[in-house]
Amino acid sequence: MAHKLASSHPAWNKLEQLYESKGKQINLTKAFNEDKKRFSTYSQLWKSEKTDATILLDYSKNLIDAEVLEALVQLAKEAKVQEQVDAMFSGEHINTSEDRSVLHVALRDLPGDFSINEPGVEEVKPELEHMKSFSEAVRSGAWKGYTGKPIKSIVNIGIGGSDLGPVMVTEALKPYAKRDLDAHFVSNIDGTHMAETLKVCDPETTLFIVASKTFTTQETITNATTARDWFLENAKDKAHVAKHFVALSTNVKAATDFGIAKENMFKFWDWVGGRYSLWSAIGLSIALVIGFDNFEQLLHGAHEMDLHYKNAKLEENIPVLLALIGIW
Ligand SMILES: O=P(O)(O)OC[C@H]1O[C@@H](O)[C@H](O)[C@@H](O)[C@@H]1O
Repeated sequence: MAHKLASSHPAWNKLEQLYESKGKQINLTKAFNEDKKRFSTYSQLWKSEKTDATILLDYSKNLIDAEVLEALVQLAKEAKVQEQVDAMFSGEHINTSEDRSVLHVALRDLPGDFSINEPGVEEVKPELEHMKSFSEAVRSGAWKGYTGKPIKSIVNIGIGGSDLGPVMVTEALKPYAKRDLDAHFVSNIDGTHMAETLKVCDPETTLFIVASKTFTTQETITNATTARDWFLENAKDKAHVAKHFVALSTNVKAATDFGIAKENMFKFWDWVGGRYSLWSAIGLSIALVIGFDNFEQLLHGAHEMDLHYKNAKLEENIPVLLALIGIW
């Protein structure tokens, strides 16, 4: 599907005119005083159909009015947003720069609502099973380090999408965390980040998670090599690496060359963009910290929002409204 600049659509001109004629003078205090229903008009309560979760989207405090909102929705229509959404869910290559599908929604479609036909989608559930058995073994203490002790610290080594999503979710969901399992995230190429982390880790009880979609990212491979050298200085025998290093990657060959055992690899697919990868094997650190059952709940919640995004009309579509207001 050909992409056009948003500014090439007639609604863009309309929005520019609206901004000049009144948009830049919209005053919120005045708007609320003049319209007692402003909050209810420009807010939406989303309710889960599966749980008692709700999300209140309050966009009444943005500098918009009915005419601006109408023009924004018109822009979405002219840009064929709904058609693009459908194209994404059907596996079309909407990532035109890499000529790939964009199917992070398949990672959380556990009920199979979207019938996505793309190689790899059928591997999502077996990979989740692998994450479940591994994370439960580590959390319960059944997974032992090379001297027979249970794991006390995990160190996720990754950068960009292979770091930020898990960092954000483990912070946000801290109340669900297993408190006797320390989680560290090392992303910085500055050696201090890894050195300071290793100072508080014990090689006998530390698990390193090398998270890299490509497994060629310089920062990550450098940090992973530092971690492996540190580990081997203590453990001596390379055979022990299998108990302390796992890889999350689409590049099985490079992870094997690094020395990671096949059974310690958690894979995902090239249709998972870096910035959306926390829902894939990249989320292993999340499952370790909050438990696999909670990780699965996270996937279910995101899937419900995917259903809303796919099915709600543009005027009531929470992600679409947020994106449009972002443009304004
Ligand atoms: O997961 P990888 O392949 O190591 O890549 C890490 C990051 O590398 C960056 O260069 C990319 O801009 C990010 O999108 C990506 O998440």
